[in-house]
Amino acid sequence: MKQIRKGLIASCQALPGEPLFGSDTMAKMAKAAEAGGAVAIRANSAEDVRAIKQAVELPVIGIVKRDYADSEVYITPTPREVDELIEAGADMIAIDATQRKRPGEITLETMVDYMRSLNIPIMADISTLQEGEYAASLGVTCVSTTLSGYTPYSPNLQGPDLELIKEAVHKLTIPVIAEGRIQEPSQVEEVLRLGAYAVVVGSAISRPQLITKRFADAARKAVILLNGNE
Ligand SMILES: CC(=O)N[C@H](C=O)[C@@H](O)[C@H](O)[C@H](O)COP(=O)(O)O
Repeated sequence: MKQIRKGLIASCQALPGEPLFGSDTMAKMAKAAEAGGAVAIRANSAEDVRAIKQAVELPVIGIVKRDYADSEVYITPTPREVDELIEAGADMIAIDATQRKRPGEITLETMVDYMRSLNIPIMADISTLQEGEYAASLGVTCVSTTLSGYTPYSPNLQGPDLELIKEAVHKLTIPVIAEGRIQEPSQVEEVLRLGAYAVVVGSAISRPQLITKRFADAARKAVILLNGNE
């Protein structure tokens, strides 16, 4: 935790079907993020974590996104994914810390107990303050606002959930990481000013198709405006 304090964590993820999918590419992306000053990397899948650990000196926060038929929870839903990430060398593991139903009989409580018994630091991905309070009471290491906007009962915002960050910083005694839809350096400054312990930026750094889209959309908008002025 000391290593990531007040720093930028680069989330380097590409799912199957995305142009940059593949561990070699994600390892290069992580190297670029390290060169740019990131203090840690957040990565998806044991393969990517392994490749990134070899490529950079930085701590790696691992997740496994996996769909199960009987659950909406897809970020590290079960102990199986925890085992894969530990084997791959993850320094911390992020899990869905909502109270939604997990696969089979697994609960958030059994996940946290299992991970604590293995002494692996836990980042609890939350979508509401109440989830943060509950996760903290179970003994997680930190919370991250990852899931705000991605559960049916959390607000759907364009940018980061500043309200959640502010409230969580105020109410919790464990570190609060700001994550989700942070697009601009000024937003990094803003969430740190609100008391975030560290900041995770993903798409704005490591999804070039989305980065390109912002610029291409701006070009299209400009053309429409200019034509209108003719
Ligand atoms: C909701 C969900 O599944 N979030 C994932 C969690 O790891 C990633 O797809 C995001 O890229 C990451 O949270 C960073 O957020 P943003 O890409 O907005 O900077």
